[in-house]
Amino acid sequence: MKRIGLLGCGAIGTQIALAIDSGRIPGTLTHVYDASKEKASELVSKLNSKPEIVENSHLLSSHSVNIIVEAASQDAVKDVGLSVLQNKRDLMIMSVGALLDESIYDILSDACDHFKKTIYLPSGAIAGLDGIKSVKDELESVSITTTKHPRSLKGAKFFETSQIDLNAISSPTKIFEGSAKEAVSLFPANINVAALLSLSGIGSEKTIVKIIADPNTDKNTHHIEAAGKFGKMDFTIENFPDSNNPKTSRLAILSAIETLRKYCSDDIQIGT
Ligand SMILES: NC(=O)C1=CN([C@@H]2O[C@H](COP(=O)(O)OP(=O)(O)OC[C@H]3O[C@@H](n4cnc5c(N)ncnc54)[C@H](O)[C@@H]3O)[C@@H](O)[C@H]2O)C=CC1
Ligand SMILES: O=C([O-])CC(=O)C(=O)O
Repeated sequence: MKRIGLLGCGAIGTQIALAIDSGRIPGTLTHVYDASKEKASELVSKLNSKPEIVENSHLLSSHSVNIIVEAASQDAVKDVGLSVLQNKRDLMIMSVGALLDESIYDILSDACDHFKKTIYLPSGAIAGLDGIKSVKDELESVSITTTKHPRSLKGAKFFETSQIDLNAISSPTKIFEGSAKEAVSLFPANINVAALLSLSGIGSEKTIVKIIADPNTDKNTHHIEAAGKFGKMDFTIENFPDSNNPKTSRLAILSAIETLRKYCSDDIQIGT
């Protein structure tokens, strides 16, 4: 059985751990870490099979595990990504926005090659990346319009310099339009999906992101449009937010669980 280390015990990390504990993911959760000790202890208290809580994130991959699952933050990826691969562990990343920093991407990609290890990026809160990857060389334009309730956007770095007051928004309002590269740095906990789309398609400078704050919605909606020599693609994903973290969609959690289930299973692989 594959041995798993978990970095981040919040909304996604907790559901992954419960899926391992219930047998839905056929692996063993051996070690966990969260910058908040309380979060780590709270998670462990919910599990029948108790993993060890390690003292810092670097210790996770020094133990005998096959994969480290990151469900923490872009900073966590930048901090430990390389050491995980150097310790010859695979890595699954949810805070994909970290990879739009080219130096981080290049370091991690070279390390995968050098240490013969793999980084897994689940499709997260969107669908359609199989199609986007297949038509990559024929793509001319890609955009994603993300609509969330203002409470799901609170705390983003964008608001440190913007005059927009989320509490004053009373109808659907476009608060941002720009490249995926800018979006991921200004909304690090909201738009990792734009990083996934960029890495699968035409890159983070050319992928256009619009963010809409809608006080009347109870969903996190991602509308993706792609066009090129192959034809056109158009996907709308209407996600219910997670009950513990309204920034994060239920689909992001289920996609992480499915990616890890596949990693831990010898099975028929479906899809591109
Ligand atoms: N790829 C995708 O489609 C999606 C990605 N995400 C990203 O996945 C990550 C996890 O999401 P959630 O579980 O919903 O967040 P959360 O906020 O519920 O949990 C994150 C946990 O990680 C911990 N943490 C943060 N930085 C850390 C660090 N440097 N070292 C150790 N622990 C750290 C926090 O204390 C917290 O307990 C976030 O970065 C989020 O933006 C979220 C939704 C979709
Ligand atoms: O869960 C979502 O809908 C999207 C999200 O937070 C992200 O991409 O970071």
